[in-house]
Amino acid sequence: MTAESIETRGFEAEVARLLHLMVHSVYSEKEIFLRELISNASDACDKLRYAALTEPALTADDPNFRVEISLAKDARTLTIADNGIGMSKDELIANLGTIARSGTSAFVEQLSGDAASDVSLIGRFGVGFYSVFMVAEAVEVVSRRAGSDEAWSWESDGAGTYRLKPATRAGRGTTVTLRLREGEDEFLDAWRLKRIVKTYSDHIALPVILKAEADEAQTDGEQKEDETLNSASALWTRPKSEITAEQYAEFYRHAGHAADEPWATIHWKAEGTIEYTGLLFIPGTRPFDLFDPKRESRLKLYVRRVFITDSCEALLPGYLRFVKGIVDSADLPLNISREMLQESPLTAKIRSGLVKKILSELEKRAGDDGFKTFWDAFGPVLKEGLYEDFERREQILKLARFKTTKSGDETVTLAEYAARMRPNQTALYFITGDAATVARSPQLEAFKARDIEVLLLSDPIDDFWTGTGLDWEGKPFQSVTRGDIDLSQIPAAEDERKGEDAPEGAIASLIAAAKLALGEAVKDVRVSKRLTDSPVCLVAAAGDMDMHLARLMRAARGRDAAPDEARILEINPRHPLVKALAARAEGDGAVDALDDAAHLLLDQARIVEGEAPSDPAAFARRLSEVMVRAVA
Ligand SMILES: Nc1ncnc2c1ncn2[C@@H]1O[C@H](COP(=O)(O)OP(=O)(O)OP(=O)(O)O)[C@@H](O)[C@H]1O
Repeated sequence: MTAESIETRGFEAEVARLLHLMVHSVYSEKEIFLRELISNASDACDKLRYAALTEPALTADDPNFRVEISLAKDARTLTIADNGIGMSKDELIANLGTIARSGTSAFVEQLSGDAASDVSLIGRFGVGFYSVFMVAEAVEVVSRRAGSDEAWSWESDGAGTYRLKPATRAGRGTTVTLRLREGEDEFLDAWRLKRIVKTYSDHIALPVILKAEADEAQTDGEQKEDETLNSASALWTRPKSEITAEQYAEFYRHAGHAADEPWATIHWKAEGTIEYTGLLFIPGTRPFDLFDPKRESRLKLYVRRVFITDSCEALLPGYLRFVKGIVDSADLPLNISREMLQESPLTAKIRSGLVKKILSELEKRAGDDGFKTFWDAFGPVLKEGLYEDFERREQILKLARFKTTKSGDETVTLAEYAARMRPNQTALYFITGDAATVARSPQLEAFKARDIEVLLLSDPIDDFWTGTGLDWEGKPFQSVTRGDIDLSQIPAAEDERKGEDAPEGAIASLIAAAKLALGEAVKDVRVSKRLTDSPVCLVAAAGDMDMHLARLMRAARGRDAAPDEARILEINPRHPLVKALAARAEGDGAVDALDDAAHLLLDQARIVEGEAPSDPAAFARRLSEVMVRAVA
């Protein structure tokens, strides 16, 4: 081979950072590199099996998929070979030189430079192929794409660059050869390898074979014959009673590209009008891409054990996209295209079966202590179903948990909330806003005074589903920051009368002066039934968009998404400031004298609401002037 035919390329910067961590890693479970390689080999075989459905020639010469592991102690190499789909030169560059997976980018984004905390991330994310550099000082990947005669070699020591050159390979597939570092001899021990494969890869549906050692001078303990190390049958086809929790968990990590433990495992066979097997998992922790705008589910679809796709959106609704696992259908035709799948009535039936099963599993576990773990991680996504899935919204509402003005750090169900409703309470009251501050909103004051519990909603989706007319046992949801609220039928729990109201006439004058001063900046100025302690607050008119939702929309899509609408300024006639201003409002020249005060009240209400003053410079000037007068 000429020197020209060797091409040296640099890793993408993010890969280089990742590799640096791998090379210097002190991660205790280094053996996971083998799981990653076998997992990749198995995925490559799945892909080819699918491609061969339409192009049988691709596998005709070698129809038995397998993964082979071999050792060469003298050379200190460990080799993992598969006869899967293989990679072309371009694919080698794209897959093993850049960060192709969003999971890996999220991992790299979290790297802090602190070795100890960075290493702990390996366990949380799983880093795929690049984990080989935890144990190998050099790695060579030789790959030949199915259907091609060309093979390519990719080679690197993990330090900044890799080399590509033409190679030869007897058939299709990929061979990964690791030259192990000093001190990593355990991975040259056949017994140790067998244990690792059993632990992590038993569920792999094709045989993982340890090859007999080629070494002439065999001694006891060495591999004398080829040996299949795993059960080599699809895990989901085995009886539940024969599958251990650990095997389920390993399968979850493989199929779900996950690194944690599943929170729930649901394995069942649907029989009747349609037949399929589901093995689904609810993850134990929230994945980094849960709120990815694509809202894709990566459920793997098999047809009679042949992998078809992991991107069939029609299989699960977006609000269940956190569910991982596989579905194996007995009824879908093998040669179905991915496009036809999306449209197929069978897919729709399977989807409805999956949704039913998942929700009923959640119902079963709703009383468990661990439900909080689930809800904290996935509640905000499941609630999207309240907005999207009319048929199931009541079922989902029963599962939902809420923080309230009385729940402290706990959460409550709506049944619990309803049981604590005050006499004559006709609606379920809620406020949406930022989790850290919403509980302090002035609009809640009258509710607190009357001991009325209010749901504190701080997930973005809450602003949407609450506007869909959903009710709870005939009682509507009502925003405390919108429209008129009449609490007069509900007795005050504590003495609401902290002092007397300002005289009605004076209040009327103040309101008239404020309206004049503020003009178009407000929709109305009126006496508040919401406030007990604060002087003012803003509320949205009955038909207008809730203020929090408007803010969210502007943050997400820019100012034009929700124009800065005028709001209603409510004033508290019992507040000392309001009383003093009301007294002033009756005197001569009140309108001019109250101009600054009216603007300051409005800006104050805006700030408490989480908005900026509409004219920050004018706000600062007025505030300074008022302070000068107070100090002078
Ligand atoms: N043995 C192989 N045969 C064919 N392609 C492979 C093989 N190993 C890796 N690849 C390709 O390289 C890509 C990157 O592999 P890597 O292990 O880093 O991530 P992954 O397998 O996509 O994700 P995960 O680590 O979550 O399993 C794979 O998606 C695949 O396209």
